[in-house]
Amino acid sequence: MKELISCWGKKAIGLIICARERLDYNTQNESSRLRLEHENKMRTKKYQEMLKNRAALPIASLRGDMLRLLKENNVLVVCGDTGSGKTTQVPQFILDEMIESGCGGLCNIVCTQPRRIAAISVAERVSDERCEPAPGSNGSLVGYHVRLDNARNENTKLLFCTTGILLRKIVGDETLTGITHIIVDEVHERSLLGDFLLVVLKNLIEKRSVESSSPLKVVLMSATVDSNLFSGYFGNCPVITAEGRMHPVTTYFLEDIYESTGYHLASDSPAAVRYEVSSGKKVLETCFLLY
Ligand SMILES: Nc1ncnc2c1ncn2[C@@H]1O[C@H](COP(=O)(O)OP(=O)(O)OP(=O)(O)O)[C@@H](O)[C@H]1O
Repeated sequence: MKELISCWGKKAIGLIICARERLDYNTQNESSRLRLEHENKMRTKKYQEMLKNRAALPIASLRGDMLRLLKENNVLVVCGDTGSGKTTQVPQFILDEMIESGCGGLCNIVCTQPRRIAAISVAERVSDERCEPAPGSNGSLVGYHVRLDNARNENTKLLFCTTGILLRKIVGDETLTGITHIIVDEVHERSLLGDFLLVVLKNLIEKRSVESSSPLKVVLMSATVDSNLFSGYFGNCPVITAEGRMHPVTTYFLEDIYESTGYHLASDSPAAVRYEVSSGKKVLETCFLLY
């Protein structure tokens, strides 16, 4: 009986090793396929045009430093004004770097957004920028998951979801097995769920770095100067800041705008008031109702 058990034990171990080798083999195959597809896509005109626009965003100049700091640290704070490109670019920097270095098969990035609508629209924008079909469809590496709506498949490598959805995932799998990166966007908004997620992530980072062969990498993205507060909470992790993009601003009175656009109120508009004058003629006076 002892021999039988030991024989089954050996078989089971053999099966586990086989399954792991198969997994490695599949991951390697997937990584090679993703790299090839990425290289082909980079040659297309549409992708190059998109890349040109993306390269003009302030965050683009930080790509190299950001990826290096993320390699050296488990947590990184990325700070930048609205429109600097944090939300759309940072997840793609990580995804592209993993694909280009032949690790695309392992890549599993989750980017949280405080609102459902933002999660969906950013996923759509990122798919567009990558010249991929709609999130969650065949051939797209991007997906989203919000309450009551879900667009992702087994090939999704970059998932945009709400904070609540990620917390739910953690309830089902405390170590978030297989997830390589978590990007928490708009951390400065400070909500109950958002702050709770940071507490959970802090513990999870420690747990993963001790128990697992693959540490969890976390990027916190903030639009304000609060970044040092978050860095302090995560053991003074590095902070990287993107310059804002300043546009010239000129102040006009509303009347000047109407004049410069050549806009005239229709005579039957409720904003047009008619006066009877002594001559009996009707004169139209236009009132711009400013609220
Ligand atoms: N849906 C879209 N359609 C067209 N252009 C877009 C769209 N979403 C983003 N962009 C472009 O990408 C740029 C960067 O947007 P992104 O959301 O990444 O910036 P951000 O720094 O994260 O700003 P915020 O803090 O407001 O989210 C925008 O300035 C805009 O030019």
